[in-house]
Amino acid sequence: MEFNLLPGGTLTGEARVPGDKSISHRSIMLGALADGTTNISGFLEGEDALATVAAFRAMGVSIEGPDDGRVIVHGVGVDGLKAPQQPMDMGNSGTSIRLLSGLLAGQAFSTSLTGDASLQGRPMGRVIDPLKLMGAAIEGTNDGKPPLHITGAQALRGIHYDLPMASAQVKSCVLLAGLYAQGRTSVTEPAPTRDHTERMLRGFGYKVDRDNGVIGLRGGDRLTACDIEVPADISSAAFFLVAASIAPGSDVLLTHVGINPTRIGVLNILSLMGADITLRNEREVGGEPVADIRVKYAPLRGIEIPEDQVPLAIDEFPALFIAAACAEGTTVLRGAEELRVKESDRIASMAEGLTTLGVRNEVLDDGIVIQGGTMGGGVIRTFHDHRIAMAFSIAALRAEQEIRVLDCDHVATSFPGFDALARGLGLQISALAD
Ligand SMILES: O=C(O)C1=C[C@@H](OP(=O)(O)O)[C@@H](O)[C@H](O)C1
Ligand SMILES: C=C(OP(=O)(O)O)C(=O)O
Repeated sequence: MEFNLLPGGTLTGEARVPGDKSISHRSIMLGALADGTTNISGFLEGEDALATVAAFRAMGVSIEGPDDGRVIVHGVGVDGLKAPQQPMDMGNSGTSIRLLSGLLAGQAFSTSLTGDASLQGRPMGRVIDPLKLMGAAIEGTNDGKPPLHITGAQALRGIHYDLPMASAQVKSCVLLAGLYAQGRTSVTEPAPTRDHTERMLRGFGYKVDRDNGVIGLRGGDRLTACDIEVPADISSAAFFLVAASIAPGSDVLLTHVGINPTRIGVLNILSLMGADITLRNEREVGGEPVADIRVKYAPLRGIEIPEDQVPLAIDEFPALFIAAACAEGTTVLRGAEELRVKESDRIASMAEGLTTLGVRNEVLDDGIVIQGGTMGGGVIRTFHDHRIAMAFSIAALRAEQEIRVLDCDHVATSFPGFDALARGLGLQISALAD
């Protein structure tokens, strides 16, 4: 499928984007390991979260739905998973393979985890290393890449691990293995990353402490089922936060969006650029803060993005690069080398597309410099990366000619129905079979 976009337009109206991907994954994982039944609402029916559902079904967990965002997980307890009959395919999902590798390292049975071409190119040494220190038997293929092979029935021991990079996936992997380890498992992060695992473990009655930046738990306790309401994904909302900010006359209300402080880098960065964003109706659902976000058009200016915001906005940079392309002046991003190991090398993928549209940019090892100005049109390659596809779709609002975005099937990994929702708000987008 490809997207065809006519230039120009204004975004208006109200929308609720699909459920948070990070929270959806974790709701299945912890629901499966809990004692009792977990009722989930607002679940993301995207391919990544569905890969996690399929994995737990393959390990004997009965899961009803998803049906209009509702999922019922019949927990089997921490010791109740069964050996899957075959290797488990995590599709495009880094979160699934990295969190599951921790959880599976502590099982009595052996497993293999694989994924699509993009996932098979992503580094897994970052989870293999700490898991081996805990006593796990886990091997990658081709230089620490998937498929991963995990030999079960290993006695895991708790460790303290200083994360070498700011990664919620690695943190979560180690903590989930820690559920099965003897004694205490703890981590320190070089910078705070999304804390959904810690929050949700507590929601399931599991004690997780945090002291002076050290996050820890003791193995051997049990989880108790609870109900989870998944907020709308701020990473999906980000495309409309930028879209409304760059398209003159726009005024959009995005409802029920998760505004966990470890996820709001996009709000902070856009505000520094001069965006007109206001939060309303702030409340807490199931241990996660949410709000309705109103965003209106405002002229943006280029900034040096504060490095402490990078982990808090890590998935939002493709959208933010489009904001930078429409801003007056220069935007500089540094300290974002992690962007190079996502579904694609997001610095290189975005730089290529920006250049196609005539936006001046300079690629750095750990970031990019983008010169704001006018945008032409053209044909954009997405490198099978959902966020690249959506970023260049919203760019059309300020482009002077048509934009064709190739290879958009992967949008369904995180944002099924993106084109219809965007069209409803005013983006002139059509999806064509390729
Ligand atoms: O833990 C999670 O749910 C995620 C963590 C981030 O990855 P890293 O841990 O690799 O930064 C993020 O990019 C990904 O989309 C989801
Ligand atoms: C990086 C992402 O996801 P994952 O690592 O789970 O594939 C993303 O959704 O932008």
